[in-house]
This record gives sequence, C-alpha cells and structure tokens, in this order.
Amino acid sequence: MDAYREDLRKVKDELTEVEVLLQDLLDRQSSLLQQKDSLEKILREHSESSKEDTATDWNKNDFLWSSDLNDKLKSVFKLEKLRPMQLQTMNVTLSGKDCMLIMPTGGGKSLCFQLPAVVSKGITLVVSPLISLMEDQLMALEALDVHATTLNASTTTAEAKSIFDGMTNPKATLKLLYVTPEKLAKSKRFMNKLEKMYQVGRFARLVIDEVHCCSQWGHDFRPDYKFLGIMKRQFPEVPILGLTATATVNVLEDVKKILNIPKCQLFRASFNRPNLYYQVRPKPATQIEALDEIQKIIQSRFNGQSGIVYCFSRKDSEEVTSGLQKRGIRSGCYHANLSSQERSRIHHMWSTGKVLVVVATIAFGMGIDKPNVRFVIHHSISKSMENLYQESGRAGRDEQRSECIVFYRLADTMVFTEQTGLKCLYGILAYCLDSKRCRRSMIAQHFGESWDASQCDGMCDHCDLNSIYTSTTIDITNHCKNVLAILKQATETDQRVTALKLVDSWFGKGQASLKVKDIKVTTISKEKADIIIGYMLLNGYLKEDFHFTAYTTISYILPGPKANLLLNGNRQISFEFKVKALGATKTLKSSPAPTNTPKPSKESTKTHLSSNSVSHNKLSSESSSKQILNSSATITSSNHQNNGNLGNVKSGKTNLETPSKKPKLVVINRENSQLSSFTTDHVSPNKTKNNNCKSFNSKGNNSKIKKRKPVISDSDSDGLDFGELSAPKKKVSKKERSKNTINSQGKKIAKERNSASEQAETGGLNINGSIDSVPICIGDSDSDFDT
Ligand SMILES: Nc1ncnc2c1ncn2[C@H]1C[C@H](O)[C@@H](COP(=O)(O)OP(=O)(O)OP(=O)(O)O)O1
Repeated sequence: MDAYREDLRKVKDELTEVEVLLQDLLDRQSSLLQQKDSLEKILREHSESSKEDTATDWNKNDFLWSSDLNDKLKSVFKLEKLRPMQLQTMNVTLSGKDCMLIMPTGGGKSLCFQLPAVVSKGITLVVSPLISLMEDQLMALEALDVHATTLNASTTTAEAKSIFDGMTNPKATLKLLYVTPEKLAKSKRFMNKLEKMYQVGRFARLVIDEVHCCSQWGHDFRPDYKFLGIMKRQFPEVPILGLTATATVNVLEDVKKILNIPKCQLFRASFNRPNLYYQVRPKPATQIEALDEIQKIIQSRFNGQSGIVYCFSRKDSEEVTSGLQKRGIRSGCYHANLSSQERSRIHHMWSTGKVLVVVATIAFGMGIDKPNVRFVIHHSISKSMENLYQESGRAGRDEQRSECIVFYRLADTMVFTEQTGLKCLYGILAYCLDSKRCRRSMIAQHFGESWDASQCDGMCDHCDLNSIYTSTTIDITNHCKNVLAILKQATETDQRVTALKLVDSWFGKGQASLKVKDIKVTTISKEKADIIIGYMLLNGYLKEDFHFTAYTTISYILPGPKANLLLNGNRQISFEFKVKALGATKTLKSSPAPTNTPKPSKESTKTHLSSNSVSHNKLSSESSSKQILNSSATITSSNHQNNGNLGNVKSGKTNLETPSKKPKLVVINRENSQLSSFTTDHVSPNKTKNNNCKSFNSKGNNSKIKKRKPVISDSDSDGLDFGELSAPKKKVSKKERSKNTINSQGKKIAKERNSASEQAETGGLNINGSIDSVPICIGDSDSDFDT
C-alpha cells in the first residue's frame, strides 16, 4: 500500500508540475498574442499610410506651400533643415488632413505645428495640458516675432476681447492660440467664438499636444481631453494634428476613436536615442554607500558636467542633495513640496550652470529643454518603462553621448502607484534583472518597435565591448530553496512575511520564530539576495500577496505557483551573474568628449577583458537576440529538463558563499524576456526573434535653452522609503488613504503601500517621505492648469 501511496504522491506532484508548465505556456501564449496584436496594428497602420503614400508622397518639396515653408523655416525659425518626420507631418496638416505624430521627447514636435501655423492663413488652435508649457512656447515664439497668445483664467477682459476679435478678423496677425482642454470643455463663450472663427474660414487647424491624455489607457489620462471628441463633429473641415511622445499602439487606437479621426495619417519617429548609453547597477544597501557611488560616478566621469539624479521620494531627494553637497558636488533639490520660487530658482541655476546636478522627484518633468544634460541617474528605479524612458530621455538632447544609469534594489520595486501598477513595475524589474539582453532592444520592445541589438553600437552595459563586467554562472537552487523554507516556516508558525522580513530572516536577523533550524545564515551579499528574490518573484517561485487595511496596503511574500517544482523535484536553477571581469583595470573615467559617433574602441576593449568576457560580449553584440533572450538561466530537473540556453558564457561555477571570491555582482537574468509580464523559465529556443532597427535620426542641433517655468505635479501622496530607515509617525490624510488602484490580479491596491505606523506594527516596508506623482498630472496645486 505504501508503494501505491508513494506512486500516487509522485503522480500528483507531476500533475502539479504539468499544470504549472501549462500555465506558463498559456501566459506566454497570451503575451505573444498581445505582441502579435500590437505588431499587426503597426503593420496595418503602416499599410494604410502606405496606401495614402502611393497617392501622396508627404516627404516631397513641391506642394503649393513648400517654398513658403522653406523660407519661413530659415527666416522666422532660423533653422537650416527639418528633422525626419517633421516635413511629412507639416505637409499632411497643411493639406488639410488629420495627422498624428509620435516622436520622442526633444524630437521637435512643436515646430511641426508652429511652422505650418506661420505659413497658413487663419489661426492654429493649440490644446496643451500645462500653462507652463504654453508660456515656454509663447516666450520662444515671441523671440521669433511670431504672434501667438494664450487664453486662460488670468487673461484680462481687454486681452480676451482682443483675442476674440483676432479670431474672426481677417486682418489680424494672430497665428497661434494656446488653451487648456479645460478651457474648451468649460467655456461656452469660447466655443461660440470658435464656431464664428470656423464660419469665417479662419480656423486653420487644431493641434492637440500630449494627445495620449485623451485615453484612459494612457498613464496621463485627463478627463477634459475626452471633450475634444466633439471637435471633429463641430468643425469637420479643420484638420487635427495630435502630438505625443508616449503613446503605445493601444492608446493610439483609442485616441483615434475618441477624436473621430480613424483615417488620420500616422507618423512614428523611432524611439531609439542612439546617443544615450543605458546601464543598470546594483544599488548599495545603505544610503551612504549609494551616495558614495553616485559621487564617484559624477566626479570621475562627469566632472563639471550637467545632470539629473531622480529619487523616489521628496525625503530621498533632500537627503541625496545634502549628501552630494557635502561631497563637494554643486547640487540643488527639486520636488513638488518646495515653493514655486524655490523650484524656479533651482531650475534656473541648473539651466545656467550654477548648479550642476538637480536632485529631483518626478516633479522635475516636462519642460526641461536643457540640451547638454550628460547624465541622468536613477537613485531609485522608475515606476514603469515609460517613466524610465521619459526621465532618462532628458539626457543628451543635443545628440551628444550621455549616460542613463539606473540603481536597482529590490526594496525600491516594492512600491507601485495608481498610474503604473504591478505589471508596469514588474516590467521595469525585468529590465533591471536582465543580465544579457541589449537594453535598447528591451526598450524598443516595450514601445512596439524592433531594433536589432547589433545596432545598439555598444551603447548599453550589455553590448558595451568596453565593459568591465563579465558573467559567471552560479547555481542558486539552494538559495531559492532556503527562501522557500523560511516562508514554509512562516506559514507553519502563522506569520506573514514582507520582503524585508524575508531577507532579514535569510540573513539571520529578525524574529527567532522565523529561523529555520537546518538552514545556515546566508553569507551572500544583500545585493545578491535582492536579485534572487526579484528573480523568484518574476518567475513564479514567489508571489506577492496584498493585504488591505483602512489606511494602507502591505505586500507579503508567499511561495509562488512554481515553488513546489523546486521543493519537490530535482530542479536546478543556475544563473549568470554579471561580475567584474578578472583583472579588469578600467577605472571610472571621465565622460568622453561628446561626439556624434559614440562607439567605444574595440581594440582598447580587449586589453580590459578576460577571454570569458570577450566571448560574453561577442555574444551580446553578435548573436541573435534568440540566443540572448534565452540565455541566462538554466533550469534542469529529472522530469523536465529545460535548458534555457545558458549560453555561451560559462565562466565556471562560482561559489556564491565564498567571501574571498565575492564577485561584484550586477544583475541576474530571468529566463524569459517579456518586459511587461511574469516570466517563465520554459522558453523554447525559437520563441524570440531578431529585430530590425529603424534609427532615429535627428541631426539638427538643439542648442537653445528654453526658459521654462518649472512644471510641478502636486498630487502628492506619502512617499516611501524602504529598508533600514525608521520612519517618524506620520499622519495620513483621508484623501491620501483613499487613493487606490487595481493590480494585475484585479485586486485593489492602495496607492500607498504602507504607513509608518503600520511599519512599526508589521515590520513591513517602511514609508517615510513623500513621492511626487507623474508629470502631466491633474490638480496641480500651483494652478498650472487652468480653465
Ligand atoms: N529642424 C530642427 N532643427 C534644429 N533644431 C530643431 C528642429 N526642430 C526642433 N528643434 C529644436 C527646438 C527645441 O530646442 C528642440 C526640441 O524641440 P521641441 O519641439 O521642444 O521638442 P518636443 O516637443 O518633441 O519635446 P518635448 O516632448 O520634450 O516637449 O529641438
């Protein structure tokens, strides 16, 4: 009988394993279907555009307006030539057709409507989300002697009258009129004036800046943007031009529907910023160490150069500012809680070079048009890939080599907010944990583009032939099992465990009741422990379990759906950890003098790399993404053997517990490459494909520094500081408490995960400080919005 029982147990175990594998495949299928859907939509868009293109070549220069356009480009805007996509966009809108342009930050979207406005008869109405953005543009236009104005709550009656006259008077010189969406939605009088302007044939076009705000699917949804849906019905002859830097395929589809412009011409400039170097580094466990490292980077590589350090909370940004100041770095702090004068002062001092580094929350957002930002360092990871792209995109607007460095640590990922959610956060976690894939192609995949990793040109830490890192394969099966054993013990003793408690217990700290008898206290570094936990979360060996109180939400860690596969089977997990190459002599060096061909010397590279690292780097840059994608983890088991194509880089197994060999670890990989979803460790080698690269171009110079009023987004919530710091008790307002969001499992997740008082009770993650919400937010307390 015992033998039967044993067989039954084995069959049950195997069934569980099959179920998990099936689930993995289903997840993978669903993510591939989504990808397929997005790619088909892009191809459809493209073929629709192509049909149109066969009838009209929008890139040509012999339209009725072409010579005027060229003249005014030089005489009014003092520019020599247009950047890619600018001419096409201008030609479409000047021919009276609807158009949407998706172009990355700093690409030159404004000119696409400003120049046509100067060339056209009548008035171009520009809907823009922030008064500060309008004011920046108005200032720039004034300097160019282009007649433009805005209508908002601070417009005097006399000014409004003059604007209204200008709208219908054929002799008026007014070319551009800027308003907020709220103005359109709420002012009947203004709508009446627009009707009149339309009737007399002076409504030249409607421009909608940040057009993604129309869609609820976009992270910056603005309810009043929905009102713009009636504009096509009211003014059918007026061409609409939508501009955005962030829209994904689904958001665009939604926007087209909302604006009633299903057949609009769509132009998409590539999101590739070839001059930006992307890098992820492990974040040291303490603030002091993190500051030391940031100091080292700034002083050795960017000495005397301008940059931004993004922090998660206001408190962090203050601490980092004073830390850097003490270390002799001229820095200033910027967050939404500072007075607008102080923010303007800091912004101005930074723009004029008196302060070199702005240490900021994401309140330091739109409107930053400083061309020579040489580095953007993320002291804490962004909340989503979109955020990361936007924030790091503030570097290198002058198209010179600039670096975007992210410091990753698990505690920083244990935070998410309404705007992003768990899925977004795991997307960025996957980006940080990946040890092999070209960062650029990961960003591309996120934006529905495909760039070939080889075209990264060594401009990310994984493709960089000059990198001082190589990788080493480590068996972490026992580490993972130990983590699961602690969780088992927690369940048996009826305890819930946060990530912080889990790691503490693994390191032999914290409650005695969580100590597992047969498990030795780990000697791996905190950074490695973080990475292993992150890996386990992404790959289903662990899962988060959210608990809600009236005031807060706490994330507890539980064994994930695949935990049993590891505990019961013979599954082995090996990782490639990134480590400093043996004998790497490269010291941090100054940022190279900016050039337009930011390619590291392959010759010099070899002198720094061990043979292993050479092969690794060869792999990164030369092999197909198929190899790269599946390369970093090997899972083996007796029932199911999955060779995640460990790859090409085996520098031998390293004993993680041996302090003397302690590698300088950077990141581990997950086994699958989907950025935005949980990953599986069962990936067939043909699941990935190579990508083709479209390259983003823009050779034009951007030497102008716009004097922009700082933009603030003030929908504050309590900020979060995790880890070791203790939090003072802090009152959480009712309003703050009620900001909830939905996680990917459909659960409601409070915007603040934890509170200081909760921390004291639970030993959970600790909130301390305040975070600033994403830019283009509603409810800016500094009245950046206006009706
Ligand atoms: N054809 C061009 N040649 C040279 N410079 C140009 C050209 N077009 C635009 N620029 C400059 C003007 C600005 O200083 C800079 C960025 O343009 P801008 O219109 O502000 O970008 P954008 O609107 O796409 O960025 P953001 O999304 O950050 O507002 O580029």
